[in-house]
Amino acid sequence: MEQVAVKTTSSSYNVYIGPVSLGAVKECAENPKKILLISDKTVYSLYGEQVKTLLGEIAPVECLVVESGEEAKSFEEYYRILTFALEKELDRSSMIAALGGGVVGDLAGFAAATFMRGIPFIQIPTTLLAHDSAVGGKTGINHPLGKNMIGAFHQPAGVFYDPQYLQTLSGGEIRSGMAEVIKHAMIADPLFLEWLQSDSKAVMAPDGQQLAYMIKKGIEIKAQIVSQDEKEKGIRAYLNFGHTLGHAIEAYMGYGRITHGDAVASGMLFAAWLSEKVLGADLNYTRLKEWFHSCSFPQPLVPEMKTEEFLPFMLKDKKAGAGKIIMVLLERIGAPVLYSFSREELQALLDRYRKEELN
Ligand SMILES: NC(=O)c1ccc[n+]([C@@H]2O[C@H](COP(=O)([O-])OP(=O)(O)OC[C@H]3O[C@@H](n4cnc5c(N)ncnc54)[C@H](O)[C@@H]3O)[C@@H](O)[C@H]2O)c1
Ligand SMILES: O=C(O)C(=O)C[C@@H](O)[C@H](O)[C@H](O)COP(=O)(O)O
Ligand SMILES: [Zn+2]
Repeated sequence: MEQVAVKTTSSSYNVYIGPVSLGAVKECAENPKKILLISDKTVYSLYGEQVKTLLGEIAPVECLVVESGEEAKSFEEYYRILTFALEKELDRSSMIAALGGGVVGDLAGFAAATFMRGIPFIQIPTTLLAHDSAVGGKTGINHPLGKNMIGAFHQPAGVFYDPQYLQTLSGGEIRSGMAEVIKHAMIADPLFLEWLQSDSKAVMAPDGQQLAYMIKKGIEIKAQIVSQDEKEKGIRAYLNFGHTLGHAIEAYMGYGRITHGDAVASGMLFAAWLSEKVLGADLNYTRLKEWFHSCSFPQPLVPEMKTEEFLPFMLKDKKAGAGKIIMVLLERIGAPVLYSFSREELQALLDRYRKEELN
């Protein structure tokens, strides 16, 4: 079994890549007296009973199933989890297990972070995207005015990632996760990006071996950054490459109307274009855009949207402040920097981008 260690200021844990091992769960979970298994409808119907039986060997398991998709990262589902946990008499000796993609992980993790001021939780990721979301301890829910606006840093006690689960994912969900794989490569590893670009089949329809390689690479890059900056005081913000626009697109279009990865892909293209315009970077935007297109990502979405309607969402980004919008740009592949724009500057650049893309 492959293993990646995450060592943050608040805690250390392992990401296990391979079949879920009961021994490893037991070890990290410190003998919980009760387990609340949280999953979504789709994932529970595929893997819920199997995981419930497995965890049942550690402690009695209660199950709560939420709706599938981004809409579940809501106050309503969060409240439902807390009510359920209270009704089932969970206490500080209990543990939450999140079985699903980034939505279940973020939601269940936030419930774990806040229930009785914090109880342990483990992540059992089932999407490719969750190689990112299950690691690093960002948990939370959405607000209509902004993505992930309510949340907490709460590290999992362990992450148990069985790539076998990914076999039932749709092509669109593989692509969404691939956007975060590409993000990790773009901010930290030029050779990894070259490898991805050299084989479009590996990106469009990866085989098991290719998936396992990408997952491990992505997790290692993320673990490296999070281990140095758990609470995003500095370099962790690089993991937000493509997200200032990406999150604005998700909130503007309505949560669940576009996958997180497709929105981030559009955000990464805009950030790459900006990097060329304001930093003079040589990222070959046109080639990058063609590659994204060949991988079936949507064409840049900005030209289709009303700047005045989605710019306010960019201004509310968690990295923004004092009227400035901070974006992650690239001096070159593997060399991210933070760059600050005024609203007016960004508006002008968005208009220019739109014009260039429409031509
Ligand atoms: N906390 C973080 O650091 C972090 C990082 C990246 C993304 N995120 C968040 O993650 C969320 C997106 O996560 P996601 O893309 O995993 O979405 P998701 O959890 O909604 O899963 C996508 C869809 O695939 C289905 N699904 C999940 N696993 C499946 C499987 N094995 N087989 C078949 N269907 C399956 C789900 O039911 C859902 O409909 C966003 O809310 C994003 O903001 C968080
Ligand atoms: O872990 C991080 O840090 C990230 O930024 C990873 C992102 O891929 C992820 O989408 C995260 O949820 C974004 O966080 P936010 O603080 O911008 O909401
Ligand atoms: Zn993301």
